[in-house]
Amino acid sequence: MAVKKRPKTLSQGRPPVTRPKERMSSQQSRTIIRTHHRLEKQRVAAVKKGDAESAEAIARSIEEKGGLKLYQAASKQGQSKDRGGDSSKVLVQWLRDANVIQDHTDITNTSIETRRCLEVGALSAKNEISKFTGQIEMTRIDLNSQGPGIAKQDFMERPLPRTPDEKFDVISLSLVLNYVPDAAQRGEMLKRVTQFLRRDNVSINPENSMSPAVFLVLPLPCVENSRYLDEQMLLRIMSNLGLTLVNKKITPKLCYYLFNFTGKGTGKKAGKRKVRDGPAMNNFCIIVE
Ligand SMILES: C[S@@+](CC[C@H](N)C(=O)[O-])C[C@H]1O[C@@H](n2cnc3c(N)ncnc32)[C@H](O)[C@@H]1O
Repeated sequence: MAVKKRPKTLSQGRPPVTRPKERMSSQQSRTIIRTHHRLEKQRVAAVKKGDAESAEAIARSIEEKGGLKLYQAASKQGQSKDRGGDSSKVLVQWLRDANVIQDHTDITNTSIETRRCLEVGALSAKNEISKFTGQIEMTRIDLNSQGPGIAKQDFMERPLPRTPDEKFDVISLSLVLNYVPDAAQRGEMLKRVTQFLRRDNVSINPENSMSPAVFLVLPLPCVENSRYLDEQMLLRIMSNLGLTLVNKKITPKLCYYLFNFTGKGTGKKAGKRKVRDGPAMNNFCIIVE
């Protein structure tokens, strides 16, 4: 007996309107991130040498390879839940521990102050720290905004605050300092951060010794495997800027730090100094001039 063919549905005859989104493999996202960092370093070195032609050629090559947009997509991939989630989860935990924020479900302390947080290098307005509206007022900036809630702004060009109200209680620099391709520029970024922290709010909650605070996240090799930086040196640089360590967490890939800004920096400079050496080490460095 001949089998009757079922009539095809309309959707079967139609080409798919959208393809399922392809995800980058972690190998692909790592390669994109590394290539972008390497080329940015080369571009800045060419600018420093006054070699405008090479700098332009490298800038073109960065764009041809997808530019900052693709780099951000690769970084966002690293924030996905199955790859460890977004780093602000750690900040939230520390703020919770310090009683700076409370879960909405168990807000018993009605005197909780609203804190101002500046997230430099923000990829999402829906990360963990953004869930505490009413307790944390977020300002998010990035060189390239990924959408509403994130202003396109270079932190190094953000106008300096004129009043305490324009300052912040928490500044997040998560995987941003290592994005800066030049060691002296990294130092400038850290110095600049301290100018945006407000100490006048300390009296509100003097027993809370973590605020104003800087949340710093770096790839672990910047601190563990660099010829020019180890943790001791990082903490000394931060301390000279008036930033005292309050919390830290080390994972196989990242190091997270929370510093309290005491406002009592020594103003001491930090140059490029070899702290150790080895064949497979990197040259990550922070220079404070
Ligand atoms: C690796 S992504 C990190 C994103 C996110 N914070 C995280 O932890 O995954 C680094 C981001 O920092 C941004 N960035 C670097 N320097 C910046 C600056 N001077 N001002 C604003 N954003 C900056 C870059 O545009 C990039 O989107």
